[in-house]
Amino acid sequence: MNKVLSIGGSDTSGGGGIEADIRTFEKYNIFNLVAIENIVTMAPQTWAVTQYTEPNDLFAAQLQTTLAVDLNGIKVGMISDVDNFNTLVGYLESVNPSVLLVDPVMATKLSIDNDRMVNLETYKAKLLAKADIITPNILEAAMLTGVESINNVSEMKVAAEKLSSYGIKYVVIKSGSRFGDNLATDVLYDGTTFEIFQRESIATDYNHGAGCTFSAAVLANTVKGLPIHEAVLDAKNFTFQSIENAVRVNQFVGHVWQGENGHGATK
Ligand SMILES: Nc1ncnc2c1ncn2[C@@H]1O[C@H](COP(=O)(O)OP(=O)(O)O)[C@@H](O)[C@H]1O
Ligand SMILES: Cc1ncc(COP(=O)(O)O)c(C=O)c1O
Repeated sequence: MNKVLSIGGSDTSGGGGIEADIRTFEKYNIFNLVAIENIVTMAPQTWAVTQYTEPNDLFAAQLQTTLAVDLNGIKVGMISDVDNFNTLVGYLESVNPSVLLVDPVMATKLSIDNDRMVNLETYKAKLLAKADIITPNILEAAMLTGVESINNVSEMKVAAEKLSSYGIKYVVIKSGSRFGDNLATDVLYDGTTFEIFQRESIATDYNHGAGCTFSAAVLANTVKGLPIHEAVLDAKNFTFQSIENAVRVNQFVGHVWQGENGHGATK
């Protein structure tokens, strides 16, 4: 059975991060290990988010655990802390995974204050450049390429080219519903050719966890041997269905649902 490692944050409310990864990998029949770098919690009255970074020795011990397992791929999500980042980089250099997907989770649907994050240039040079696949949304792609904003498909393509020049094999940039044109557009660039994936944008705020679900599905498909085009297409459809099946968690938030028996909650 294929085994992957999911490294990132745990979302106590169950929507994004490691929790979305676990549900997604299970749907793809892939076994996953976890290394939790941070935990986010929410204030029950306001839903204000607090991020707790795992102590470095605990994070390192989780990564060490995985050295006893043959992994078919690694996914990296939200990393909150400089020391943990350096530990992660050392770990990736030592294991040299066959597929490394980095979802550069920096601009999420939650607002998280963080002044312990590694600076962007280091992030790009030491982590992003090692990735086989990256899956930023347009806000993250803008941050990573140093432009103010990305407003249309041609600007997505420019950003994808720039990110690809760091030596990344496959760049996937996601607009989600941010263009306000009723289309959710993803651009895939393989260093030579662009492919555009579009579906209608579902009118909902209940899409927390969509990005993690999408990137976990891309990794799952790649590990199973699908060519990148099919891996992305299937992941997009899987995520679309998970958004359609979203679960209302409370008055503040609704999360995507990867399981059967859709709930179909929208706000
Ligand atoms: N409202 C929506 N309707 C349809 N597809 C969506 C919607 N929001 C996001 N997606 C799709 O879900 C996937 C994850 O994108 P997105 O939510 O933008 O990522 P992130 O969580 O990193 O911001 C992409 O394939 C994107 O196009
Ligand atoms: C720990 C963690 N990682 C990643 C994410 C990103 O979630 P999304 O898939 O909505 O971008 C979140 C958002 O809730 C999170 O809490």
